[in-house]
Amino acid sequence: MTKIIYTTVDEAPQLAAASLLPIIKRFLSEAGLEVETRDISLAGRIIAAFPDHLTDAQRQSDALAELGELVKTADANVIKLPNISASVPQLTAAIAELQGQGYALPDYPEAPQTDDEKAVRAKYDAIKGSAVNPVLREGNSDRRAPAAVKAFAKANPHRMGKWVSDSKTRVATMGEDDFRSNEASVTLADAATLRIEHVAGDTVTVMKDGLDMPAGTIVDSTFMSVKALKAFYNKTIEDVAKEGTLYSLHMKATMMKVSDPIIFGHCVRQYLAPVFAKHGDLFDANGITPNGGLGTLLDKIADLPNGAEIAAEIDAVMADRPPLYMVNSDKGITNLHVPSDVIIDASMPAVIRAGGKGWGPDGEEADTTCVIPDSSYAGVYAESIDYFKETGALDPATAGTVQNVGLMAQKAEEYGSHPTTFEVPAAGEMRVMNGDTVLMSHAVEAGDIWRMASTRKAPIMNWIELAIERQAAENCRAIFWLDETRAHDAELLNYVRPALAEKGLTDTFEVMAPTPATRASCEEIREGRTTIAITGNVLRDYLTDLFPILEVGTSAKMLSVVKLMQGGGLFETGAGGSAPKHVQQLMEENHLRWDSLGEFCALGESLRFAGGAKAKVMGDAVDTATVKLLAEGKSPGRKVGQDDNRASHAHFALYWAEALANQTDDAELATAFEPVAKALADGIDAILAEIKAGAGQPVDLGGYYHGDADKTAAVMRPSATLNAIIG
Ligand SMILES: NC(=O)C1=CN([C@@H]2O[C@H](COP(=O)(O)OP(=O)(O)OC[C@H]3O[C@@H](n4cnc5c(N)ncnc54)[C@H](OP(=O)(O)O)[C@@H]3O)[C@@H](O)[C@H]2O)C=CC1
Ligand SMILES: O=C(O)CCC(=O)C(=O)O
Ligand SMILES: [Mg+2]
Repeated sequence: MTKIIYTTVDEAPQLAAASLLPIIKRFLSEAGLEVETRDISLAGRIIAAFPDHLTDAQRQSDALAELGELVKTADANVIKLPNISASVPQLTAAIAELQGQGYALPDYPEAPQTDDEKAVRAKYDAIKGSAVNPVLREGNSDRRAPAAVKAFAKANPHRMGKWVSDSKTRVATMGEDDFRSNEASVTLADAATLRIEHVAGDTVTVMKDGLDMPAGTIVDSTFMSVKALKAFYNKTIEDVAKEGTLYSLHMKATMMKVSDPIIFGHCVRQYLAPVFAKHGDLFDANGITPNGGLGTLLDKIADLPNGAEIAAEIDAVMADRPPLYMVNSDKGITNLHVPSDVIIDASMPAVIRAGGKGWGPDGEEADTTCVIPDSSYAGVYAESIDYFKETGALDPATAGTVQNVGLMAQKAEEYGSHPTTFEVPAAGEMRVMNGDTVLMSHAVEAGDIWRMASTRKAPIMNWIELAIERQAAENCRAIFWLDETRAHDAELLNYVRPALAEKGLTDTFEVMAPTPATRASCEEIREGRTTIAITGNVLRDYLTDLFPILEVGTSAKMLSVVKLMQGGGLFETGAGGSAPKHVQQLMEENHLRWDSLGEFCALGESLRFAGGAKAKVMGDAVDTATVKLLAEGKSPGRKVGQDDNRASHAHFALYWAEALANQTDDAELATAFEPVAKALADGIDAILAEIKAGAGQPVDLGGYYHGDADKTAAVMRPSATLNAIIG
């Protein structure tokens, strides 16, 4: 029987855990099962990186490194909650909060000069962005809506915006001089140690060396032309002004932590082009960059002697530009304020679910032009939008479902590329070398964004097998979303086709480029059918928000299993993130609308995976409880005054205890849970009243990134009745 590890994370899922985990621990103790926590929160990772700056009492071990080893063993049984992938503004805010709590951490060096500063910066950069998931994901991804969730969504369809055929909403993408169009790809026949070089005239600079690749690895390299990017932004700004839509930029600055903040920064720069033309040198001299977003830019400008004047010029330019899609129009937070505020996997589905609408500066809904610079995957959103314009919104009461099998293990594809991504220092050539042989090379200009990505053979073969297994289980249409005209995909297909042929399954699977696959999948679910999208890593991420958000309203209710390649299990909770908006609501009015359904799904799976008869009984009872929770409508409501996350946990505890008391597979457990079930049933009204007593009041958690455990427990466990039963 394996021990279950429950991760300590950030924001809403961590607040939910403060309420749910004590219940889980209490219940599992009856079955002799252990649950341990490991802190992979942003604050925890910062603390672990700087032991020398901290007191003994403050120090924390590097739990991420420990888990990174654990997931390479058959013993791993990890329940992984979503964590913050920090943009620079979030990272600096977390550091400041910890410093305020007495942690003598170094500041984040914006422009490191000394060796010391460079070392500090390197440590912080390793914490930044998506630094957790790629380490833990030693397996491929199986994400789908559980049958009970689908059935519930059909019976209780969520609200969908209306799509009209003359909607002006569209996707704008480069289509040339971008990552998609410049891609080169090779499959290594033998193991190799690769080197990345920049060549300018006679000068060869080694950008990265010692990149060990096993035989069979697919290696890609590509770049985005900064000149083309700027021209593209200028054109979109002009077009959007004519179209009368909102301007919205959709990036993944968290997961693509090197390339996408730069691409984001160029958008801020072009949007404010007259300001940068006038003050660019001053900004450079003061280390002011737009890559952390307009918010940070404005803060830094405020510190300049002529700050007020420049701020007024920025306002004037913005008034002259097409209106921006807003993150929070009440607070004046625009799309360009913080690179991690608008994250494409969640933001594009939200626009599509709303019938192609975003929020404008006036607080009103409007059509929006969705700017997605690189064209590799933009077609998925463009095609979805076209499809819904033609056919009207999807009806969640009758829609089928698109499941996903995603290639993800061992930092596959673009999502593993940040250590090998560079902003090109000078015009010349970027090349990938294998000894003296040039594997791939690109002519580049200064500022171009060049990257290398790799995908190992073992994960690819494992992914194909997982696809075969899932298709056999569902017996439905299954499509490999691969584009034979794209360099990387063509190499992947050299693995996929023979593997399918060898098993006589060539006709069981289809291969389609992402754009037609999007249409085919939309048509399938429109007819109420199930289909499986077998995709690379980026589309795994995008599609497991897109389809769930359209079909069941949210990706929070997804079953999200990572079958680790060495035999262990990683159970992710849902397919979404850490919902910062939910924390804000809790702090302002003591209502947490986070839905822990993803945690319930993961817990059931993890328990069955743990092995042993008792664990199976516990896990099956979790599923029974989850189905009942949905059927009884006990999921959290969005508004203060409704039952919230804590109330849903109380119901979950009640139904879990009932399921355990009523099952007949394990008499001992039934006996143990009978009084618990009775106490919860008798106490539920009091429990709900105790939880609701604090509704509407602001609460103090003692911190945002590094809250106080006691204060958080007081907020998240307000029911004395429930606490007495849980112990
Ligand atoms: N696996 C991981 O570790 C992941 C981490 N992230 C990280 O999370 C942060 C926020 O990312 P963002 O793109 O804003 O996406 P989120 O998924 O956190 O939020 C988008 C919206 O989805 C809804 N939502 C998400 N989860 C739930 C839930 N359990 N219950 C109810 N509603 C939910 C909320 O909608 P509403 O406001 O309408 O209630 C929320 O505002 C970033 O730091 C990002 O990097 C993101 C994805 C995965
Ligand atoms: O790791 C991250 O930053 C986000 C991951 C994500 O969005 C996903 O797995 O769906
Ligand atoms: Mg995602």
